[in-house]
Amino acid sequence: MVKQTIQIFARVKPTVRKQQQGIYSIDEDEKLTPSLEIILPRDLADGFVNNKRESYRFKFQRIFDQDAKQETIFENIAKPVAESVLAGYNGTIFAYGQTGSGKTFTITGGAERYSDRGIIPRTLSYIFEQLQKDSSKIYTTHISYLEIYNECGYDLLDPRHEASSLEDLPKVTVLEDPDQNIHLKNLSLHQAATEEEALNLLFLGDTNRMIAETPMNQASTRSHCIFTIHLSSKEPGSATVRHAKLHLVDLAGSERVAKTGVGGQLLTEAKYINLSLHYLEQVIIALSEKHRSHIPYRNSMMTSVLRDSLGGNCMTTMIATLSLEKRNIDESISTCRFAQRVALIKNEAVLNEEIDPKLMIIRLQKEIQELKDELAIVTGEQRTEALTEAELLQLEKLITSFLEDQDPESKLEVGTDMRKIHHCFHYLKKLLNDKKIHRQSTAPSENKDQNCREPLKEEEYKKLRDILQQRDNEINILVNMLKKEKKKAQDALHLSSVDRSQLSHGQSSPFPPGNPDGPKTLPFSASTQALDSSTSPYRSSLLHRKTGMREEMSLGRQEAFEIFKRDHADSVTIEDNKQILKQRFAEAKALGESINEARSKIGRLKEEITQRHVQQVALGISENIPVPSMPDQLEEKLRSQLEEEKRRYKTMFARLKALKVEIEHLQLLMDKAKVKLQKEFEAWWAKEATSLQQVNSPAVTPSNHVKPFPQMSEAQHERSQPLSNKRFPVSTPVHCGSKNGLQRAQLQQRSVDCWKQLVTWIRVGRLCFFKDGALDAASGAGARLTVLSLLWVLEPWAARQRRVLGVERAL
Ligand SMILES: Nc1ncnc2c1ncn2[C@@H]1O[C@H](COP(=O)(O)OP(=O)(O)OP(=O)(O)O)[C@@H](O)[C@H]1O
Repeated sequence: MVKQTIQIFARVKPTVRKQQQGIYSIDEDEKLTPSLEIILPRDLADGFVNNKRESYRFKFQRIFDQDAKQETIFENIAKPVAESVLAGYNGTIFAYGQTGSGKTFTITGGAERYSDRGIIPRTLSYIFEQLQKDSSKIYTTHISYLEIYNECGYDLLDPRHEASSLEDLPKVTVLEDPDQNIHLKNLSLHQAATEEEALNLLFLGDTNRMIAETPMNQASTRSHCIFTIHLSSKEPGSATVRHAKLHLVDLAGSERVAKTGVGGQLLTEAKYINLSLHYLEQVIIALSEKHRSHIPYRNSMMTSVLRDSLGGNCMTTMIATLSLEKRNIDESISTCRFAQRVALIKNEAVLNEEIDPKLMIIRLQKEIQELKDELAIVTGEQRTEALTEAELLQLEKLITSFLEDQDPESKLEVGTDMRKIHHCFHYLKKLLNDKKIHRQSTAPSENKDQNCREPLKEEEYKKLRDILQQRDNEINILVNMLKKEKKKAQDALHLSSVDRSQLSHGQSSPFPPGNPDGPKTLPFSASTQALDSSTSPYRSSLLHRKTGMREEMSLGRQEAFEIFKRDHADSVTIEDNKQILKQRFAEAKALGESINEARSKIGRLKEEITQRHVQQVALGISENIPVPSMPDQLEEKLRSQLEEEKRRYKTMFARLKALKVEIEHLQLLMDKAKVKLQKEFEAWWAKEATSLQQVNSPAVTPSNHVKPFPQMSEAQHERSQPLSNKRFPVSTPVHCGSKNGLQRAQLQQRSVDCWKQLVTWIRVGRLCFFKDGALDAASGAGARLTVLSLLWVLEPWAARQRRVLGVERAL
């Protein structure tokens, strides 16, 4: 058992403006327990009526300042926890802090750069690397991903998610067994045999979460997410299995209700916006107080799920994420205070071991066989040798005394030895027959005496028959048990193999599995063509499912999407990542070729060495001289070349492996960005279509109705305005919301004219001509956008018209 208090770390998010410095300081001098001092700016401190303190000091295990890299966070915080999970202990890492303080960045990572990978992907990478290295145990890894929103649990990996929205799926519920163990109903567990499979699950969960998010449900801020890695390990042949769970938790933003700003309630404890966090605090307070017997875990789903992590069987770590800007000072102090309480909680982690159910079945089967053997011995089934004279004599004495016993309840006790029972029967039969013969030859006066003995014998027979029946039943029960256990074992084996094959189905990596220890495998030869596709079939099919609307897009919508994409704030990141990905692919391709070359060279060198050896032996035989025991100079040279080539091969292989991970991660980031883009486009499109339709209805005055693309960065927006003034002479007033009434009226008139024209064209089935003609005649993107605006306005109407006029084919 390992007793440990919850470890607390602080991470300060980089501030946008550097002048924020001076609000806090980190004292690293106190080597063992560094402290963070938050200094209240004078204007804030003056606002206090009751509290004149101007600075607050908090102790943490370690404090990571603004420049801390994700790598450092992983090495110092997550790696030790991952190591204890690998050793068989439960672990939890949770990030706590106000909205925007960097919880998701720390736990999952940033969506832009590979180096921004957070704790989850890095931990997965580390765990799978360790599992590969350790051949002394058999490991099984499963993943689950739970979201708690408004006290309801959702399975982010529910396969039915594709067909229905998260809210429509069965809710995850907490069940508690008599030993107070928590079980989560409706939370699916997915086996992940490789890092890639696990990352795909993370990606799937994140995408499902993003898709489910609506403006009304800002899930990422208000929900808690628990990504859990379930690890089982067992030594080959051993019946003991170790189970460990690692929860990686991204909590909701910890804002409080009564944030009234300067003065007033500033820095006083107030209720959380999120009820679950309120209950979490209640649990933390109860645990940090000595002599509290009742801990209110059951009050909320989150505290129930994290019960073991808080004061239970777990190595737990908290990361307090801080956004130390002036406006956030009260929230930052609350976060630190919360952390100080958490640090008082003591956990007791134990190794979670149990007997493997499969081995248990084998053991039971063995036991049943032993029992059956024993039973057979007891019942005499397997005894073939005859009873000895002495045994027979003793048995006959027993029968005689039994027969002579006047007590009707008396029993003939011969045990369960079938030989003895059979002998009793024979003996009694003989007696009976003898008696019959005797009766026939003697006086009828004896009849009376015989009659009173008859029922006694019947009873004995019955009893012996019962005993036999009882034994038969016992044997049957045992045989049935054995059959059932056998069937269960077979079913379990079958299930696990189906499970594995289903999970591995459809998931392919652009890299074939390679063996870095030897050049036997072809590390890259088959991968070249796979490198050309940017996503694995698994991810791309998922992407299609998630963004399926794309394929059904009309031409106008597709064009709008292209423009939307081009002007989106994320487009730069996507483009950057695309370039990096291209570079990495090119590097991987080149590396793959070099590896193949090295492999061939190694083969050639080996062949040359063997040939040289054969030559030496042949020379020795032909010239009758002994074969030298040491290799000659040439062979020596060849050998050192071989060693050098092997080293080169290994280095390149290691680099290729690292590249593989990086490429996969970049692909995931890009896929995620694509889903996000598509989702935002759909929302924007729907909004614009509605507002533009309103514009065209005479009751509504059109003004400012087409908003700029929502994700356009400020800088991009600023840049785009003067440009659009130049490039979009007609559509400018629409897009920039000019107040120029004349221009607007002209535009309206023009729109109406175009609309009328379009209606005519649609009627004669020549919309294609309109599109092509307009695009050909118009110069540049400005005109294109004008046409697009019209198409967006008219699209819903045009769709109806197309149906009515049956001009689908022409379009
Ligand atoms: N250490 C950091 N370095 C660089 N960028 C960061 C860092 N921490 C956070 N960010 C950036 O700040 C923004 C907000 O961070 P993040 O989404 O992680 O906050 P959060 O605490 O999870 O918020 P929420 O409660 O809404 O989920 C993101 O754009 C993120 O990339």
